[in-house]
Amino acid sequence: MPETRPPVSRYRAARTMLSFAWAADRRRTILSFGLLGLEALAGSVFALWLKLLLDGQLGLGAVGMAASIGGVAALSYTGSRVQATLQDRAKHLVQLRMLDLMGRTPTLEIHEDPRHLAQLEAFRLEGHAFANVFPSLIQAFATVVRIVTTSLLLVSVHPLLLALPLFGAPMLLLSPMTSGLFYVGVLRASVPQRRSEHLLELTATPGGAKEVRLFRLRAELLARFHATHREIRHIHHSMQVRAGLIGLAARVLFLVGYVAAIAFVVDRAVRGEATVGDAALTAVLAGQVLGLVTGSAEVLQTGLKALVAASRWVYLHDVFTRARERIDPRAVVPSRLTEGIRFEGVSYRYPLAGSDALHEVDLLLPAGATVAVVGDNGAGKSTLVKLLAGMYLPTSGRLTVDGVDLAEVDPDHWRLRLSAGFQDHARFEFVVRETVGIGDLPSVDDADTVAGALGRAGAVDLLQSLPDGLNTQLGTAWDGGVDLSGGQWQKLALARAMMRTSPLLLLLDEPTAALDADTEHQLFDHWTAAARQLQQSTGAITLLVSHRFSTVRMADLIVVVDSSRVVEVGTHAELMARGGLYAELFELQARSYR
Ligand SMILES: Nc1ncnc2c1ncn2[C@@H]1O[C@H](COP(=O)(O)OP(=O)(O)OP(=O)(O)O)[C@@H](O)[C@H]1O
Repeated sequence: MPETRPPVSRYRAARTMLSFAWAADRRRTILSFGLLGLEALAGSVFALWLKLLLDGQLGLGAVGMAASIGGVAALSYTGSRVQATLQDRAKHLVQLRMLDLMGRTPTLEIHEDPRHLAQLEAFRLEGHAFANVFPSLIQAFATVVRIVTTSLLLVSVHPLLLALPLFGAPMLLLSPMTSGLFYVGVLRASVPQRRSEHLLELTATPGGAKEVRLFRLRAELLARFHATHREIRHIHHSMQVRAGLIGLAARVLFLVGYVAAIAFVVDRAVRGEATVGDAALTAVLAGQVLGLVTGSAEVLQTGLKALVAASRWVYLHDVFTRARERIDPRAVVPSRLTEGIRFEGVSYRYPLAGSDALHEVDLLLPAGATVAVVGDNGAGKSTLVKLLAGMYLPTSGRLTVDGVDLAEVDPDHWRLRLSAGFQDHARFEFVVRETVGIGDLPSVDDADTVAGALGRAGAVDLLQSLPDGLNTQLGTAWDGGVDLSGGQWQKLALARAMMRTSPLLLLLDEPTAALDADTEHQLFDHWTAAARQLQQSTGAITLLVSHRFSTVRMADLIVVVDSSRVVEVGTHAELMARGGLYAELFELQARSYR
């Protein structure tokens, strides 16, 4: 199951865990160690002052006790404040590193492989365990200090009393088993848990909320939600009962040792071999041993959780490293295209899929061409576009740019040379200037460039209709923010793709699907003209995926994809003359408009 601990060595996980925690805040980490050590020391000798008081050494006992109480209070207050800050810093670091790793991972593999996704999701939920590594290590250190001082004091009463901690050992040894049961519970409940989140999401998102009302699904969703939660509760309850029974048995065993230790010292006191102070000291220390054992079990469990989180991190990091392994610093994309982009026997299969999404594609996209890709839903068009954008590496075969293997080119460098607009674009809820300008970060503050990109995306009217023009905040969740229609959002995404004025490759994967056919036609007409101008200088290629044949027919080259294969390639005239799939699809669409 993907949610279990990923297969990475514990040594690497432990090293990662420590380096993460150490990097969060070194100064406070050292300070915490010191404060907790002192606090543990001050707390442990408390029983000694009590014994001195009971044995008649009133002065020393009273001063010592006052110092212990005052010391523990001051140290624990300061220590907890330092630790709270330390935890905040560690959480921040975890989020920062995660954002950085996700952003730097060159392909979409992490986001689309269910095995990676499960680890990513679990890390997102459990990553905070990292934040507890140092506090719990510090706690472990303080526990060791307490164990040493408590043991010394027990020996001072009678060496046999050292057997008392042994009665607590099962409690400690069984704690990984009880936390293991907790993990099994989480694992079993993860499916209904995801279902309940999906149900909530359905009612919370605008699209879902609309259909819930339209189809009167409220009662049905509520019933499913209740049933799901009953299932989750049942799973957790049965695990809790089992863990509870194990914990209870271990505690009963300790209780036996506790009663025996006190009976032993009371008996010695009755016989005059020990003082009343010794009996009181033993009672207090025996209580402390219980606290120490349960404290150690908690520390152990926190450590194990952090180790699992660290294993997930190492796993994800390995995915990232593997994705960059093929990069060859000598493989550089030329500044202008002369031959073009070539698919050489390229196949791509999605992780865990049973068949190829693209199968053995041989194709040349000539330098300077405008290319249209057509085909039925699910044929493989978007996969082809994402391979060109370097979002996936071919499962077999090569994609070359003027002879340079794209798999060896640093994706960051390749992406500087391309621009793209997608149908499933992101909705960046920034001010309009930024939402569009981030298509070319160095120009994000250049209002003229942004306005130019909006012009090339046919979005001048949209800009004029916005209350604050380029400074309009987008998204109603923000103060003064406005929402846009689906088509308007798409125009902004398109404008983002237009920010780079001379990319080597402009990829447009149905970026105009939400716009009317006329607008799409005009835009493509305009881009084709612009591409022809660039043809001489950079040999740039413009590739458009579209279902509208009125637009497609304008392209220099049309690529027809059917059931994962490229089945026809040519100009509109050539493909019509051939009378194959393209001609058939074209006729079908033309007939429906007549
Ligand atoms: N992330 C994914 N994981 C697994 N399979 C996928 C994934 N994305 C697409 N597929 C599958 O790959 C095949 C090709 O999908 P692709 O999105 O390339 O088709 P398309 O031609 O762009 O379709 P459409 O016109 O509907 O956008 C389909 O069978 C689809 O189910």
